[in-house]
Formats: sequence, C-alpha cells, structure tokens
Amino acid sequence: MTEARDIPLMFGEDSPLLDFVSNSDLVLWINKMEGPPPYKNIQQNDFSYRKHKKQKEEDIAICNCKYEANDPDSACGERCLNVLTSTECTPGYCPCGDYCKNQRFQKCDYAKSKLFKTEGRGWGLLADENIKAGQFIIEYCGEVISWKEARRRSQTYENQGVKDAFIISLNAHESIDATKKGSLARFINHSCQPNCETRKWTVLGELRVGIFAKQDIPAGTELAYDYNFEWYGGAKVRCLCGAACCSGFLGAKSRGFQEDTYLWEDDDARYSVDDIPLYDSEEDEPATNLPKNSHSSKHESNTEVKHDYSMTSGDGSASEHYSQSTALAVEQLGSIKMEGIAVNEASIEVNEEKKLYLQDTSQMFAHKNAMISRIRSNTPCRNYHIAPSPKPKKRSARYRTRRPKRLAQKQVDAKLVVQLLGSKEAQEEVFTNEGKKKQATSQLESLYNEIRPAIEEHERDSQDSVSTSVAEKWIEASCFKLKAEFDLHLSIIKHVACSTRRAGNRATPEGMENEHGMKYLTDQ
Ligand SMILES: C[S@@+](CC[C@H](N)C(=O)[O-])C[C@H]1O[C@@H](n2cnc3c(N)ncnc32)[C@H](O)[C@@H]1O
Repeated sequence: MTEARDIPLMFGEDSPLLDFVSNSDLVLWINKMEGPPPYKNIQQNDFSYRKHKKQKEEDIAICNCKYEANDPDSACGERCLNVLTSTECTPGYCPCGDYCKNQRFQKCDYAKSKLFKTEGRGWGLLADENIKAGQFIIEYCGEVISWKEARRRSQTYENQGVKDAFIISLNAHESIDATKKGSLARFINHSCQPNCETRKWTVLGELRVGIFAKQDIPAGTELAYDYNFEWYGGAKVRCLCGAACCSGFLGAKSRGFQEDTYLWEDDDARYSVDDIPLYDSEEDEPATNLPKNSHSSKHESNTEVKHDYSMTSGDGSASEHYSQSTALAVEQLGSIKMEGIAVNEASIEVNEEKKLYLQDTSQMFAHKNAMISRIRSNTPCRNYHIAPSPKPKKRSARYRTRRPKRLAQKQVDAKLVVQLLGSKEAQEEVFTNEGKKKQATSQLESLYNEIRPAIEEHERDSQDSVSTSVAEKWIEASCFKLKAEFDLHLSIIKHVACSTRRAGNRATPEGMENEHGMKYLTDQ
C-alpha cells in the first residue's frame, strides 16, 4: 500500500487519487488523512445518463485564423471567430492545426491549483501559480443529468446527510452533478465578491462549464465564484464568504433555490438557524409591535457575521421573534370570541373552518413572501431576506438528515364558507373577493409564463440578475395577488366571526350572478 505521507495533497492530471473510488487503499488513506469525502476525479463530463451529442460535420464551426510564427495571437487568439462565440475549434478542422490555442477544455489546459482546508467552509481550492484576468482555470466536470434527475439527486443527497452541494446548472434542461465524479473545480467555494466566474463554452457540440479568472489572481489566493445562478442545493446554507456585500445565503438568487428549502440543524455554523438576521433594514420589518432586535435590523459587517453565526442560543433572535409573531397572530384570531353565535353544531363547523383558514393563511403568506424575497434579493450586495415563515422546529437527532414533509397548500373553499355566513352582503363580499383573487392568480400565472424565458435566458447565459423591470413587474403582480388573498381571507374571518345566524336563515340572492360571473349559493 502506498504510504499516506508520500501522497501530496494536490490533484493534477497524474493525481494518485485518479479513480480512487475503486481503489480501497486510497479510500482508506483519505479517511485516515481526513481528506475530502471520496469522489472520482474526472477531466471530462460523464455521459452515462445520456449519450454525448454527435457533432455533424455541417455544424462544425471553422474559423479563418492563419498561424503566423511571428504573431502568437494569430493561432486562434482573441480575434478568432470561434473564441468570440465561446466555441472551441474542432481538431482536424482548425486551419491552425496543432498551433490552435482554442482547445483549452479539450486539452485540459488548466491553471495550477491545490486543495486546502478552509475555516468553516470545508475544502477549498487555491491558485498555485499567478493567474491572469480572463484565464481559463479549470473545467467544472461532473455527470451531465437532467433537471428532474438533479432535483431527485439533490433530495437524495440531503436525505443521506450530504451537506456540500455539487450540482450546478448547465442549461435550461440539464445540470452537472460533481458529487460522485468531478474535477478539482468541485472544491471551489462561493464568494459574494468572487475572483472567478463560470462561463459556458460549446465544445464538440456540447456545452461545458469553465471557471475563468475575473481578475489577476496571485498564487496562494483562494479561488471562488458566485454560486448564485448555479446553485442547486436544497438546504439553505449560511454564506461565510466574509465579503462586505455578502448576500447571506449560498445561491439565494438561483433558480434551483427552492422555496421549501430548510436549514440543516447541527453544530455547523453554516447551517445554524439561530441568530439569523431576517431584515437588513428597519423598513423591511413587518409591522408588529414586537420588540426590535438589534441583530435583525442592521446589515452586519463580515466579522460580526462570523461572530454571530457561531452563537447557538436562539433567545431573542430575529427569527425567534418572527416565528413568535406568526404564532401569536394565529392564536389571537383563533380565540376570537364567538359572541352571538348560536351554540349548536354550527359553531363547531365555524371553528373548524376558521382553523382551516388560519392554517391556510399562514402557509400561504409564508410561501408567497418567500417568492418575493427571492426576487428582491436580486439586487446585489444585500442580505437575503428569509420569508417570514415560522422558524423551523429543531429536529431530533434521529431525523436530523430528513427533510420535513412539505405541507400541501390548502385552498379556502368559498362555497363552504358562505354556507356559514348569515347575510347576503357577507356572501357577496366573500365571492367578490374570491373573484378578485382568482383574477390576480391568473394574471400572475400568465405574467410568469411571459417572463419565464427571460428569467431562464438570464440565468443560463449570464451572471446578471433578472432585469429590474421584470422583477418589479413580478413583485407588483405578487403583491396584488397577496392583497387579493388577504382581502378574501379577511372578509371570511370578519363574517364568520361576526355571523349571528346560521346559514339556513340567510337571505340568498337567488339566481343572481356577481360581476365575476359567479352564481351565489342558493338554499338547497
Ligand atoms: C461545491 S462545494 C465546495 C467544496 C466544499 N467546501 C467541500 O468541502 O467539498 C459547495 C459546498 O461548500 C460549502 N461552501 C461553499 N462556499 C461557501 C461559503 N461561502 N460559505 C459557507 N459554505 C460554503 C457549502 O457547504 C456548499 O454546499
């Protein structure tokens, strides 16, 4: 067996860890050395999931560069048509032949880098030589899988307790999973102020992801890129990049950042839910009369951020406060005095209905506000706003790695509700509000269909956030829908709580249709 101390902690083309997954000695060595968890080192994407596309001859892009010995840039340098369109030249077709410099992915023309152990962020990658701005550093290799498969795997990994996420988006339909197979690029951590960026190149007909230097990077510097549009982690991970403009969480702006993500709960500061600042300005805080908490309302500096995350006590934290406020609101509404309501079986129905409504409302608001928070966080250098959903409960050690079941969002059944209402005015108000809510919902849905290609295009092809106008449109429509929902639920609560008669006593506007074309209920 190879002696552990003889193996350098550097992984290059001749890395001793190449294919180590099938080499039990090396796996043992890694475990003994407390190195990164085993993975298979690959230098080209793995196409086990689907076949590699076959490039048709007519699709091969041939540049018109001509190699001239006295001009090094002549052989597919910056002016090469293929370089300009982020396409690598195809060997055998490039007029510069062996001199072609535009085959960096194919030739694994990587910058030197090496692994190191970070503080609090697991393993990371360092530049092991001076790197120039714009230089290709390394390809992000892994298994090319569909989005659906990525979702499935991401869930499986979480269930298995794999906390480091290695899935990035490749295009609108596919992702690259470097969890089990990947290059050293899988160790590059996220930074909100990165020195690298991802760029997509077409190589022999397939899209590939490269890590490129955004600036000159001196040897010994940690390499980092912004995960925002690449992130596919399920769990929310507290960002410890330390940048002044830190957005708070990894991939807070990504498409893969799911609304029902949760926080890991253990001793790792990155996954701690305690003491998480919810709002970065006082205006953002909900109008509650709860005591203000200093952690919640101030944008925190890097050092403060690190300090705060290490705290494990949640007492007085903003997240605690908010969850209390939600619980308090529900409790108050649930305990509305039912004065005047005839005490018969109907009161049980009323209570049941109110419970249903209350559960609905808190869920819906948490869910919708999460959406808004995500869009708002598109502005750079801003703390990610967590939805004002109740703070996740601490899971027991036994269930630590399991994901909580997603609660199905129940809808208020307006017909059922009006059966509980006493007056036709009440029924009318509920129906009118329901109509408005439906209208707002369909408006939002059609807006989403309209802007989806723009969102995907932005996410796929650039690191820019979705344009402000699109985001604003979306926010406006979301707010409109929220308001419509709120009005509907408020009218239900108001009328159910204040109703003095049973449904049977009410006057029904028989056969009447309201402005939304909905029929009022008639007594059956
Ligand atoms: C692609 S991996 C990077 C390599 C990883 N550090 C490791 O040890 O394998 C992404 C994971 O690294 C961690 N990570 C990366 N950047 C981070 C950051 N800025 N703050 C906290 N954790 C980070 C998170 O656990 C994330 O899921």
